[in-house]
Amino acid sequence: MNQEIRAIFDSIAPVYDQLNNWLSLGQHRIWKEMAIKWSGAKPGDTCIDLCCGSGDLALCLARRVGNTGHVYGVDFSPNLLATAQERSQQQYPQPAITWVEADVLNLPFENNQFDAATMGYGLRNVTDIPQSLREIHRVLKPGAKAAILDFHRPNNPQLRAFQQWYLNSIVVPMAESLGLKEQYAYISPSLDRFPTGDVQMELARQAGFASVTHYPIVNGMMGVLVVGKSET
Ligand SMILES: C/C(=C\Cc1cc(O)c2ccccc2c1O)CCC[C@H](C)CCC[C@H](C)CCCC(C)C
Ligand SMILES: C[S@@+](CC[C@H](N)C(=O)[O-])C[C@H]1O[C@@H](n2cnc3c(N)ncnc32)[C@H](O)[C@@H]1O
Repeated sequence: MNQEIRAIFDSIAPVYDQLNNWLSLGQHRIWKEMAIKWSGAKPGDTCIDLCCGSGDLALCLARRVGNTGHVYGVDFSPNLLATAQERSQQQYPQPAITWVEADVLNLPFENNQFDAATMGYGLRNVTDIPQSLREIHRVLKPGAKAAILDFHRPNNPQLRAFQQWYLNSIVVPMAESLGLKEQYAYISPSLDRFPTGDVQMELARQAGFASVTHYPIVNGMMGVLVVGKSET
């Protein structure tokens, strides 16, 4: 299953950023900035961006922590990581980012290492959500927070219908024109299976987080789960 997910993301790497910009009308950057703000990351911090893909969130996070901080971007797709690396090499000054090819369900980091964590559109794609939350909890320092951005199913039936129409009738045909129909057709069923905000909060409590809040954004079509590790 992990290999199928990795194959999906490896194959969309060449068009990934362009399609996200078009399909969200550029809005995904704003949603990612909200996640960074809610993660509590600040200048000088050591942060981790999980499921970093082509590096969008990690690059913004690196701007936030500045040259006294450091960001680790972790993903298991070599093709998306290569894009991330290229993007960071094109920047001046070079952002303080280390790109790490690894499985977020088994992070190659010690306990209590990070001041903040972010994850954009990753939790819906991992094969074991409770294990992913436990790993985030393990690597965060006491008192640190993580902000986890993803799609969400709105309660309002009209908005849910709009979201399904947009995913099936705009996103999939546009991807089909680039030969990537199957890959983008995967988003809608993965969202159907994805736990809603209140269930995500319960899973985060079970993973050990002391504070948990789910913020619906974009009229509930997206959400940010903000979780904090206890001080002690
Ligand atoms: C950055 C975004 C999605 C990333 C993403 C996540 C996945 O799980 C995928 C799985 C398989 C293939 C690709 C992806 C993938 O790219 C979010 C923005 C892109 C969305 C496709 C746009 C969805 C928009 C909302 C349903 C409605 C927005 C209304 C308005 C246009 C603001
Ligand atoms: C939709 S992309 C999100 C990329 C980026 N965070 C963004 O917001 O644009 C999901 C990413 O999760 C990665 N991913 C999924 N499961 C993973 C796992 N178990 N370990 C590491 N990366 C994983 C995929 O390779 C892909 O890059």
